[in-house]
Amino acid sequence: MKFTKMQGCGNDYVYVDCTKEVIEHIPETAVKVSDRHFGIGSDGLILIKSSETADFFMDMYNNDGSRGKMCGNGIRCVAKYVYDYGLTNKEHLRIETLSGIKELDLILQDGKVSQVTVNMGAPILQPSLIPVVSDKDVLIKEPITIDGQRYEITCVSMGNPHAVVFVEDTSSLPIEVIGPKFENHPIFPDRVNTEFIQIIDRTHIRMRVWERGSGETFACGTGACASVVACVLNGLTEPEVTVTLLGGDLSIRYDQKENTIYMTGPAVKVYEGEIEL
Ligand SMILES: N[C@@H](CCC[C@H](N)C(=O)O)C(=O)O
Repeated sequence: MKFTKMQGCGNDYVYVDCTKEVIEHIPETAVKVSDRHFGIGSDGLILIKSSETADFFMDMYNNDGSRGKMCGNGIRCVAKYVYDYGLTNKEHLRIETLSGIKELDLILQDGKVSQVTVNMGAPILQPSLIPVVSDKDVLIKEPITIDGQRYEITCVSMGNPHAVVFVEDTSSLPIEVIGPKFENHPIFPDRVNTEFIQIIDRTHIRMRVWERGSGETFACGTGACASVVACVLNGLTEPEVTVTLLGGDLSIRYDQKENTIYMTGPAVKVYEGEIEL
């Protein structure tokens, strides 16, 4: 199987052009290629397919083989892939995902894609649609007990489920211990991605993330968008924020009039190769 390894803020995936390659047993392949000792090493697998309703279809899998509905860092890399490999010459792209069609604009440097802006759509706050079990209309600063300790979560879907937790300091967080407990808490029937947010000032936040199906990653694009929505709902930041992640910065703008979130960030090719499956 021919592949390209790419990363956006250190959130790395193996990308395969499925307009040319056929992959069987996709969840098993995702687990195999993602292994950092016996495989290529990545947070998961992203398949680029043709689409009947958009320019391309992004099909993403976490490193445990589970399928994700949307991936913010991944979709920027898909845009770079299809442009740089000559699958399209469009600088404005429409990419279909399991959570709908996203519109993207490429930012070019020396003829290659360096940054991409994505219209990430509207945040979803209704608990049943996130999904999170609750009889409330929205979950803002909702108490939850993890390992006997009380936290407060603000729940947002960006096409995939997120719980946002505000903390004093992200660097001292026992994320390996508490991350899986949030992920598998019974109030989240489909598990959850959890963002831990430290407010630096009203236009700058620091974030660490525990992703459902992949563990701690260096960045999560949908998570950064969900976190800025949570910051605004809690009155903690302006709607335009720089999110500093372990692997770099994302610029997030929550346009409240349009009820739409725009994400701008890097997309980088690491290398390409071939693997025997
Ligand atoms: N890293 C991604 C999100 C990937 C999917 C997520 N783990 C899920 O299962 O919902 C991003 O950049 O958004």
